[in-house]
Amino acid sequence: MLQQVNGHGSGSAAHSGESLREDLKELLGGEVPPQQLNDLTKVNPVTLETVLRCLQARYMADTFYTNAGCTLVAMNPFKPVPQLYSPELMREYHAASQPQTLKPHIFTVGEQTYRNVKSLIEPVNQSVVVSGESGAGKTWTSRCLMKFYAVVAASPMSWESHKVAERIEQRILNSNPVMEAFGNACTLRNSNSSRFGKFIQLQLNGAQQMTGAAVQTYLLEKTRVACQAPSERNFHIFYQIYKGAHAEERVRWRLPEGAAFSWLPHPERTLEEDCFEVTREAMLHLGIDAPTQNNIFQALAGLLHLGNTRFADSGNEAQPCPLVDDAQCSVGTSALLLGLPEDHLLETLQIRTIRAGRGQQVFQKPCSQAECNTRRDCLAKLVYARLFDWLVSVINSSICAAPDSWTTFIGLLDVYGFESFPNNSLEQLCINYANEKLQQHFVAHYLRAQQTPTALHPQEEYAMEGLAWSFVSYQDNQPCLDLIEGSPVSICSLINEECRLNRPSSAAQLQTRIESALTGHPRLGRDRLSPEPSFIVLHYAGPVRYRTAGLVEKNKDPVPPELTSLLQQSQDPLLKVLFPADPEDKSPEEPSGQNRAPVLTVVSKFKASLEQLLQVLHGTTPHYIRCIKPNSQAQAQIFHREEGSMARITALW
Ligand SMILES: Nc1ncnc2c1ncn2[C@@H]1O[C@H](COP(=O)(O)OP(=O)(O)OP(=O)(O)O)[C@@H](O)[C@H]1O
Repeated sequence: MLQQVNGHGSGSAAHSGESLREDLKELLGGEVPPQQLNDLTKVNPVTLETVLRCLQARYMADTFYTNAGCTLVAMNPFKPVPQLYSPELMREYHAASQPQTLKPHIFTVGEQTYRNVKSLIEPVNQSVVVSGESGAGKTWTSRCLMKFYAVVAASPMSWESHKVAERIEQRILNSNPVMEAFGNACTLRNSNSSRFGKFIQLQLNGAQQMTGAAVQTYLLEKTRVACQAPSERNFHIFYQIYKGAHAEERVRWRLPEGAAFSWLPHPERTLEEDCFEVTREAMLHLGIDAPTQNNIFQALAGLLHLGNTRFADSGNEAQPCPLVDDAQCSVGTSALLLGLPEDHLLETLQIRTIRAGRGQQVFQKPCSQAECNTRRDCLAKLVYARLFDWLVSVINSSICAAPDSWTTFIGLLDVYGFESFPNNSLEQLCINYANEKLQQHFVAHYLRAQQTPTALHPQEEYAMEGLAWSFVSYQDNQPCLDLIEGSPVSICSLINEECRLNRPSSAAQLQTRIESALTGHPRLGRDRLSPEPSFIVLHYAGPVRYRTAGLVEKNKDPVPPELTSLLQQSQDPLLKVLFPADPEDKSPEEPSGQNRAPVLTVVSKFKASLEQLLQVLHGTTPHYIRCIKPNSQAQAQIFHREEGSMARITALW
């Protein structure tokens, strides 16, 4: 692997920069200095090497945005560049007669979409698809675009009415810190990584003022509540309450200074995202009052104590597993904070209810130590996922406009980027499946655009781009999508079938089934050296090895009905809302009988939400922003051109 920092292995930065510019001048035929080359399609000749060099030169010159045909490439500066996002600059792009003639910027995309919604070009609705790997800057970009629209599409509310009802744009911006506190976490790749996908629809009226917004979220990584990978953290909000609670709140939420929680790893690390006050303030602006906030934080503290509840092996399967020494206190505190009777909570974790026979007779069976821990984790995930969904619905009711008050929208899609870890499971399969879908959408749009000239992209320009970009093969990724989601047999259908059969699933068996049912598929591979059952999918962005162990269980995402009914008996006002007692309110993932297969699997639900999203995107004019992470250390002024990043960059077009 070529290890090059700023394109040079040694030498001073000044010298490196100079020789890089010289190299580039030569490559470009001594014409345009690379910093001034605003469009990668103008690099001559267009090769991966020249494109990377051009991006590198621009990055070193603090030029972070570059056009690439119909895509805007955004390189993460990894340092504050306030002048690049100032309201003055926003207004400059907004006022420009031809914003696309200004330097490439996300504001060009912002302004283009804003102008398009009032144009007569169909479809009027616009969407901006922001993509890139974890830490590349997607959330930052989406946030900046929202600020841009908040400035240029402000509703004409008077200062007086502003005092009464906070401006809608401000409320929309306030949704960011709240969603990030509850949905983001520090991972190995990014200290503020979004652990969910987000599509925000900014709603505009006939006068092009922003009258409201609606947020749709996708697949929150709820497993993080109860299980954090080494060196990673739980969701930010847990650290915020742990570090930021006032003395009196610490007493109320049973969070004494220095208390240790197993679900709160690395509390000593302080991040800028740990700012509790910002979250509280934003929640208040969204209409979540102080008592409700107290209920939320109290329930979260209850989950932290639940995480300290550990079981020992009973040594006798007829006996419930006892708690380890100091866990009795944790169960008691957790029960208190969640408004549950302590003995009921403990019993629900220790004892399983089984319905069997014709008359659906009820039996009780003590759970094994592992089952007790699984039930504990499941309870936490259930509470957190419901809380997150409830918050999204509260945010939506605070920012959503009445249907007759808006006519068009601009959608911002910030989805998790393509992921490949040493261990990949169902989460990565879903994420990479979403990326395959979006890539297909992008390629289809690009090809369509080549055939359809518009004012902004005359046909000759596209034709030239097509020529210039011929080094990048616009791979049709339909075969890969067929492998993942196709009918009648695909990876998803086989995993779903295992769930339906509701038999003990073995990882090796699933691997064999996938291999035999999909044998010879061009996008399916096998790692013969893998120490565990797995399969490889050859994605457009690279091969990913998925472990089969745990896939079926995660896809079922079973929730023992006893856990739901326990939570329905909570005396806590918030849990009463999250788990209404009405028996008809059962969600589809909760089977009414112990042995009944779930109605909808995780994969089926994800597929359905993805299809809905694509339908929305198909009804809009799409714009693409590809975020690039110039180095994996999150350092400013370093551009790594090693193979990995080259591969990622080629995958981007
Ligand atoms: N334009 C920018 N200017 C300054 N810093 C930036 C910019 N874009 C990104 N960053 C920095 O990079 C970090 C990672 O960016 P961001 O969280 O937006 O990545 P992401 O692509 O959304 O990652 P994930 O997929 O993990 O959520 C930010 O926390 C910020 O510190």
